[in-house]
Amino acid sequence: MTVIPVKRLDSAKSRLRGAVPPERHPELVLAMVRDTAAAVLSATSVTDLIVVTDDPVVAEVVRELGAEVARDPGAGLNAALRSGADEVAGLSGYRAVLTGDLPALRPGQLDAALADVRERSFVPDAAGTGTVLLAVPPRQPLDPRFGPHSAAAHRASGATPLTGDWPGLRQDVDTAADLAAVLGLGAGERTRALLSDLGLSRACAPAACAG
Ligand SMILES: Nc1nc2c(ncn2[C@@H]2O[C@H](COP(=O)(O)OP(=O)(O)OP(=O)(O)O)[C@@H](O)[C@H]2O)c(=O)[nH]1
Ligand SMILES: C=C(OP(=O)(O)O)C(=O)O
Repeated sequence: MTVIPVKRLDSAKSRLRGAVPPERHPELVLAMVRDTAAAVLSATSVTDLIVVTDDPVVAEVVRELGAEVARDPGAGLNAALRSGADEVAGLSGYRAVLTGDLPALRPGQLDAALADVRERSFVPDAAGTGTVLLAVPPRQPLDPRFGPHSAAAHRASGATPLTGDWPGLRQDVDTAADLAAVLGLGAGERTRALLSDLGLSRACAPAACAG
């Protein structure tokens, strides 16, 4: 079982604000969520996806893709993840949680990372400081430590870092510079279409992306 948490579109990805015109910001966040969810659902090793969100637009879009939607308990990211992975999915199987900002994710890279999970494990983000994926074997609570410096927090909590060659999985999008990086890697269909519509479809310097 796989879980993606998504904040309400009006408050999500605040550090990315300014990368596209303000009125298109929610659309960009939604496009990245859609590309992430579509790649997850295309992975051979993924049977089910739960999206934890209170946003009705996100809920509708991911349901259309085939995901289940779970209520956000409203107590922050780690509470949303515990709820999705330990309560809604339940402890009986393997569970993996991913952030919803991975528009360059390739299904094969997710399959390869999940194949390496033998114990509670995490995949650090491209910068090495954050986390893009945390996975646990059956009967183990998720015990998520997402947030600032979460790679160090997950390591300190006993989780094993998985550091394969999975550039699309590891490239989360927090800033305009990250958006340039996913364009370089090859963003998913929706993110690419939106950026193309804005004249930002080619890999560009962060300043050009932001401008
Ligand atoms: N359901 C849920 N998802 C969350 C919550 N906080 C963050 N997320 C999601 O968790 C993932 C990773 O979060 P961040 O990269 O910190 O995203 P963010 O909080 O939207 O970004 P900033 O505003 O720039 O800090 C994204 O998919 C977010 O939408 C929350 O309270 N509830
Ligand atoms: C919540 C996280 O995302 P970021 O730090 O990329 O915002 C995290 O890496 O734990």
